[in-house]
This record gives sequence, C-alpha cells and structure tokens, in this order.
Amino acid sequence: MDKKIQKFAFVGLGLIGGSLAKGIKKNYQNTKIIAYDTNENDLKKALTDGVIDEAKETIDESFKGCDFIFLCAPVSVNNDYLKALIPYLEEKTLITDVGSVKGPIVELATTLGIGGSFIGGHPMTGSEKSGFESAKEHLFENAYYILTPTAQTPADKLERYLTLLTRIRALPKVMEASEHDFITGTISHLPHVVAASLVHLVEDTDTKEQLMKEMAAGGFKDITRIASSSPAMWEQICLLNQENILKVMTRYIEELEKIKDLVREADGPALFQFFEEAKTYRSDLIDDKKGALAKHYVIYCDLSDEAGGIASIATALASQRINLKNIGIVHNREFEEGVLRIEFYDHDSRTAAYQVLIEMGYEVYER
Ligand SMILES: NC(=O)C1=CN([C@@H]2O[C@H](COP(=O)(O)OP(=O)(O)OC[C@H]3O[C@@H](n4cnc5c(N)ncnc54)[C@H](O)[C@@H]3O)[C@@H](O)[C@H]2O)C=CC1
Ligand SMILES: O=C(O)C(=O)Cc1ccc(O)cc1
Repeated sequence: MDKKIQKFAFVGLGLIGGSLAKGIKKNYQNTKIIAYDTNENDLKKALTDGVIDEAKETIDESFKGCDFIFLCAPVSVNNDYLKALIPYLEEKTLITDVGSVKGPIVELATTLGIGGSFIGGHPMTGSEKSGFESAKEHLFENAYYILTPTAQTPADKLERYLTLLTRIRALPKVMEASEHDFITGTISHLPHVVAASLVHLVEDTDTKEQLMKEMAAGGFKDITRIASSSPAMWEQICLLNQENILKVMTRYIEELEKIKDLVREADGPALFQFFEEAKTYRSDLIDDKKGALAKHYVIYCDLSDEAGGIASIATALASQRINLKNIGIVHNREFEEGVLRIEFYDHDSRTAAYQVLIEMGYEVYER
C-alpha cells in the first residue's frame, strides 16, 4: 500500500504518455496525475476517464512538487519542455522522456545542469497508432524499457524509476545512451526505413490496374505494418539518430548486395543457407525466454511483517494445484515492507492465483 501521495506530471498524453498515465493510475494507490497537452480534447477525455486528476493549460507553478515528470511529446518538443521545466524541478523530482533516441536529450540535460534530475527512458513497445485514444494500460507489460542515466543521476532516483517500471510490469534495462542509439538504430529505426521503402517500391512499380496493391499478401503486410506510423515521429528519429542509421543502412545495403549476388549466380545451396540461418535466428528470438516476445506471468502481493507470510501463500497456491515458477521478495523504497513477486508458467495460473490471494485478503497487483 502506498502511504504517501506521489505526484506525476505528463507533458504529452498521446499513445505513450497516455499508456504510462493509465498504467500508473492502475498500479499505484495514492497518486496525483497532472497533464499538459496541446490537444485539449484528449486532456478532457483523460480527465473524464479518471486517468488524470488535473488538466493543465500551460506549464506553470503547478508542475512544482512532482516525484516524476514524463516528457511524452515528439522528441524535439521534449527538448524544449526540458528547458521550460527547470524552474519547477525540486530535489526529489525525477524528470524523464520516452523518446526513441537518447544521446541528444541526455547530453542536453547534462549541458543544462540538470543531469542529477534526469534519466532518459525509452519503452521498446508501441504501435503504428498514435493519440490518447490508442493508449493502453497494459502497453508496457513484458516489454523492455530502456533507461539511460546521466553521469550525475543519483542511485536513489534510478532505483525509484526501476520500481515504477516493475509496477507497470515492464522489463527495465539500464545502458549508455550511445549504446541504446546504436541498438535501436539497428532493430527499430532501420526496419522502419526498410518498411517505408518497400511500400514505395510497390507503389512505384505497380501495374496500371494497381494489381500489386490489390494482391499484396500477408508477408508484405506483416513486414510493412510499421510503415503506417507517424511520419513526423520518424522524420525526427532519422534526423536525431542520423549517424547510427547511416552506418546500419550501409551495412544493410551490403547484405542486400550479398543476396543479390547469390540470386544472380543461381547459387542454390548458398541461398538455402541464407534463408535457413535467418529462420533459425528468428525462431530463437521468439523462443528465448529473455526475448522481447517472451511472456512473463507475474503478480505482486503486499506482505505484512508476519512471520511465515511466504510459506502460507505458497501453501495456499499449492493446495489449489497452482504451480509457481518463481517466488521472492522485492525490496525497495516504494514497497517499504517488501512486496512478494510471484511468477507462474501461464496466464491461467496467474489468474487463478490472483483470485486465491484476493480471497485470502491480500493486496494483489494484477488483473
Ligand atoms: N509510437 C510508438 O510506438 C513509440 C513512441 N515513442 C516515443 O514517444 C514519444 C511520443 O510518441 P507517441 O506517444 O507515439 O505520439 P502521439 O502522437 O501519440 O503523442 C504525442 C502527444 O504529444 C502532444 N504534443 C505534440 N506537440 C506538443 C506540444 N508542443 N506541447 C504539448 N504536447 C504536444 C500531442 O498532442 C500528442 O498527444 C515520441 O518521442 C516517440 O519517439 C517511444 C516508443 C514507442
Ligand atoms: O509498432 C511497432 O512494432 C514498433 O516498432 C513501435 C515502436 C516505435 C518506436 C519506438 O521507439 C519503439 C517502438
């Protein structure tokens, strides 16, 4: 149970900001959430839905006293707000962003002298949709959420952020901003460039009757889904992560040249090997339990100081034939008395365990 009210502020309440606000409202008991967005209709909707407590028309004094400030607008806009919010930052305030490129904003925070208040953030999940209406409280569940602290970020702020991510069921990963930008340049930014260029290729080479467009099959649709993403967002990402994207595009063009040679030479065995190696690696991506697509079936349960708390929970679940994969106490500042993290093998076990623990009178964080 959270005893103290925590204050959260959002600048930008679209797909990512809205999902974070929903996830926080759902998973924290005592919160005050304020938000500013240029889209007044979305703010009204968030207020009506109970996702936020106050809609703000400007950035002003009401942003004082925050525990967390999330910058969730387009990346270049976030940079402007980082500066605008400086007068309202307090000792305890942790200000972060959700942008897809991390180097520039981490550098900016340092240059502005607020490195001790800032941690870069990037949820490795989202969709081709945008806006508050597409926001989902579950968006971050089982998804990597990368944190890029500055050289001045204090350990307690990082720990507080990690706790928040655990509460919204994200999988936190801390790394250098430069490493982040190289990795996302390869696994996220290049694929968006490739998807969009494939769409252009088909549009430009289609027949007069547009038969390609009409007949485009599942494979083409799968690989180009992300070409429906916001053009403004991807324009900014390409401008900000230019160096990494150029590097990896050069490498990718070499890869295409290689397969082009194999096709030209009609080298069957080499072509087979090319596709087989890709298939094996792609399968690993899905099967690897640490992979981005892996599911974790976890619930969290408040434990009082009573002795034998874990044992009585484990016994109650076992008596209902619910198998546990993992069980252990998570200690941190927010879960002052410790919270029990229980992992299951599947969704049904998690749902059944949730019911059992609620009936036993425990405070449980899971649907
Ligand atoms: N879309 C995705 O899948 C992911 C996006 N991101 C990052 O999240 C950030 C936000 O992206 P989304 O939520 O997808 O976009 P979005 O378009 O859904 O939301 C952006 C919000 O910012 C507001 N906004 C725009 N200009 C503003 C301004 N000057 N002042 C105040 N509010 C303003 C918009 O009204 C909108 O509500 C971007 O920086 C993006 O790089 C990160 C991970 C995934
Ligand atoms: O829709 C998808 O699959 C995405 O790839 C979404 C996405 C877009 C931008 C990011 O920085 C992270 C994730």
